[in-house]
Amino acid sequence: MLKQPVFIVGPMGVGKTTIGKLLAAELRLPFVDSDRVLEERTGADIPWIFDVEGEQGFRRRESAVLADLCEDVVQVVATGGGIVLAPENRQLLVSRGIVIYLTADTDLLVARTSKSSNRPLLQVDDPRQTIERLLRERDPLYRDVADLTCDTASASPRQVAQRIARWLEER
Ligand SMILES: Nc1ncnc2c1ncn2[C@@H]1O[C@H](COP(=O)(O)OP(=O)(O)OP(=O)(O)O)[C@@H](O)[C@H]1O
Ligand SMILES: O=C(O)C1=C[C@@H](O)[C@@H](O)[C@H](O)C1
Ligand SMILES: [Mg+2]
Repeated sequence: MLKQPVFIVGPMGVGKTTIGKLLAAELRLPFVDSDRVLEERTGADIPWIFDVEGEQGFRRRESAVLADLCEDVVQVVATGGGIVLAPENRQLLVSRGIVIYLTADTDLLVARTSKSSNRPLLQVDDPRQTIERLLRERDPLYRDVADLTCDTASASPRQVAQRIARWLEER
């Protein structure tokens, strides 16, 4: 039986929210998305927070939300793509939960993020270049905190969720 929260980390568009919801259903646990919790608490959406408070303001709010989500509730948490940037966040993830890193190649991430405009960091002329840069910078950080790395390229969200659930049950 799980005694800690399960944190899903990875780049924008990799499927943290989609797969996290399915995983929570598999495990019969609650599901939360740290980006949604942050928006609800602030009473504003992420693009607005980036506009008004800058990325720095957003990161401060994100760390506060993560600290609360590390309290003792056993649940599945889809995190924001940049959650691993702050060392204190990485420390919390590692010490308080089980961390799953979802991966996909750049082409897939470009395709999966192309449909919505709610990701301020990708509102640029060349989102592909930004996705490549963020992956380069963040992949070592995601790997640093991960207990399990799971590729999402060649399986449906449900198959990925089932694979993670099996791994959690066997560990
Ligand atoms: N394994 C998969 N195969 C195909 N499509 C997928 C897969 N996982 C997710 N998708 C699709 O990719 C898109 C992005 O997924 P999702 O919003 O869950 O990503 P995210 O990691 O939560 O992104 P963000 O960090 O921006 O919140 C969605 O349209 C989803 O249906
Ligand atoms: O990768 C990132 O830095 C972000 C990812 C999203 O989940 C949001 O947390 C926000 O758009 C920033
Ligand atoms: Mg998401």
